[in-house]
Amino acid sequence: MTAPLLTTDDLTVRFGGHVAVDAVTCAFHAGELTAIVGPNGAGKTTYFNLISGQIPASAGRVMLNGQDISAASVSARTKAGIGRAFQMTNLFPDLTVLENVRLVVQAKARRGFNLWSVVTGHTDLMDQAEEILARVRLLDERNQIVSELSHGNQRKLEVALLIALDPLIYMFDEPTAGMSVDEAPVVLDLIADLKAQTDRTVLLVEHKMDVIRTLADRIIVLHNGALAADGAPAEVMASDIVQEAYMGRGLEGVLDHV
Ligand SMILES: Nc1ncnc2c1ncn2[C@@H]1O[C@H](COP(=O)(O)OP(=O)(O)OP(=O)(O)O)[C@@H](O)[C@H]1O
Repeated sequence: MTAPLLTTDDLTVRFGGHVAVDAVTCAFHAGELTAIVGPNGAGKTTYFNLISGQIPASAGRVMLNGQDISAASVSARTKAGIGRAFQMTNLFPDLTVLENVRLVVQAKARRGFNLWSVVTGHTDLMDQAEEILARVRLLDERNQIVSELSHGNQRKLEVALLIALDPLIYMFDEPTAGMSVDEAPVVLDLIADLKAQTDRTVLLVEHKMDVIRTLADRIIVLHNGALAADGAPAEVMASDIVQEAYMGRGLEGVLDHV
């Protein structure tokens, strides 16, 4: 098997006496979508925060492409290839949809990453931004001010910005939360496209069973901050440890059947 893109080695964080993420060792490979599941308070978001650098680890390491990034800032990790879905707080709410995407496209191009080796000027950046908006079906909204977008369109914009960033690791935290049944499939199709890029990996914190069934190649289960199970979806759903961890309810008992 090829070397993993991302690994966490004994990754741990304590808040006072509470161990929120407990020695999680896990490797994530290219071309794979891993769903991270577990009951409320299991440590999923905190695990994401440790990977993206929002909070420092108490112990353990985060390795990206063989490099130890444990001490790197959020922005250094982003530059290195960790792409966490933008939250509304990361956007420019008073700018248009197109301007927001163009800013990320521009930042990426200026950094000299491998994405667009020849960037000849402003028109190219606009074309790239419009192409991304077409992919997420936001082209008609390109001149809307971001703060005025519907919730579903804001979530699509978050995906657009991540596509513009073109990271090695795509991290999504409940990407269809609050979306209508009409809007969610657009985002799910986009995520399926992203995982088809065989040199990237996708991590998805998710509660919805149907989303996990549609997208996941692998499931890891966190329970009280520790890794309780890791494997193919069918295997994890049926595993004794998961059945026991959820007191006989099984994984399906703690996830949403949406
Ligand atoms: N900054 C913090 N300070 C203290 N405790 C925290 C902090 N962040 C998280 N926790 C605690 O760590 C545990 C894990 O929380 P986390 O939000 O990661 O769980 P989760 O699995 O993402 O839950 P949910 O599904 O509800 O989002 C919880 O007990 C939470 O209260």
